[in-house]
Amino acid sequence: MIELNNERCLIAGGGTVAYRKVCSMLEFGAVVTVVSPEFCPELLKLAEQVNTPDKYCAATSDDRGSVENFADYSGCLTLVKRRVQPQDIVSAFVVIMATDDEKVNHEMAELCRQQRILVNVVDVKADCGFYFPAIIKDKEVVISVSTGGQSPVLAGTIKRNIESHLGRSYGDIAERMGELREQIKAQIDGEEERKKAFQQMVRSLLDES
Ligand SMILES: C[C@@]1(CC(=O)O)c2cc3[nH]c(cc4nc(cc5[nH]c(cc(n2)[C@H]1CCC(=O)O)[C@@](C)(CC(=O)O)[C@@H]5CCC(=O)O)C(CC(=O)O)=C4CCC(=O)O)c(CCC(=O)O)c3CC(=O)O
Ligand SMILES: NC(=O)C1=CN([C@@H]2O[C@H](COP(=O)(O)OP(=O)(O)OC[C@H]3O[C@@H](n4cnc5c(N)ncnc54)[C@H](O)[C@@H]3O)[C@@H](O)[C@H]2O)C=CC1
Repeated sequence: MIELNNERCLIAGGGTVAYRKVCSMLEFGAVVTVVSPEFCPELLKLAEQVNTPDKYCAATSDDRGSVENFADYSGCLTLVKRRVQPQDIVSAFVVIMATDDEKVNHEMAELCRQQRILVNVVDVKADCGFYFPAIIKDKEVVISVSTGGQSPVLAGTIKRNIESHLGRSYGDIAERMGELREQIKAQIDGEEERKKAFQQMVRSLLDES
């Protein structure tokens, strides 16, 4: 798992595929900027929801120049209405190319690779430095399914299969274990003993839930 909290993510393209990637990145706390001449209704609606008045960070804009100067807002979404430019990748931690223009996607991916920026290209598996898995997220518990790019539909199907069998909130249990973990580490010496205590706690939390 890569820590994405507060990391800058640039997404080029404003269609439904970009929208899906935006949702994933926001869920993991990234600071997301989407650059595209057009945005699908889902993205426009999401930008309105995310950028509430007390957590205001951005509006849509026609002319914002390079995105490198944007303030660092946690989990916020900025929509920039124009074509993507090479300088947009400056200071990005991760770049997702989700336009419907293969050439632009490929050229920007090449630039990212040269600058050692992590890149995902939605229309060409071979250009990806990483793939998006199908994700189940419950608080800090994350289950991710990948088929190594062979079949996204299979990844989604496996995810829904697992989801239908989960039946309880592992997120709550992890949260409780996280609270107890420090206490136990301070109280019990010896790795084996600690491990046994953790196993017992997990069992009883699972029984309670
Ligand atoms: C390599 C990867 C790169 C990446 O996107 O990270 C990639 C690549 C490509 N996808 C394509 C098509 C589709 N992708 C989906 C759906 C999803 N795609 C996702 C991930 C990935 N897709 C990565 C590999 C993941 C793995 O390891 O399996 C998921 C899991 C996660 C997410 O998107 O967040 C999400 C399911 C989430 C869920 O259900 O929960 C659907 C179905 C739909 O839209 O409903 C279709 C249409 C059906 C089809 O074509 O199969 C095409 C052809 C484009 C074209 O034809 O031009 C390429 C390009 C290529 O294969 O080279
Ligand atoms: N990886 C995946 O999960 C999937 C990938 N795809 C592929 O993803 C790509 C995008 O799909 P959709 O979102 O459905 O397409 P779309 O046509 O709805 O959206 C494309 C977006 O790119 C924008 N765009 C075009 N040129 C641009 C530029 N130079 N700079 C910035 N933005 C630009 C357009 O304004 C539009 O908002 C397609 O190539 C499709 O084949 C399709 C399905 C799933």
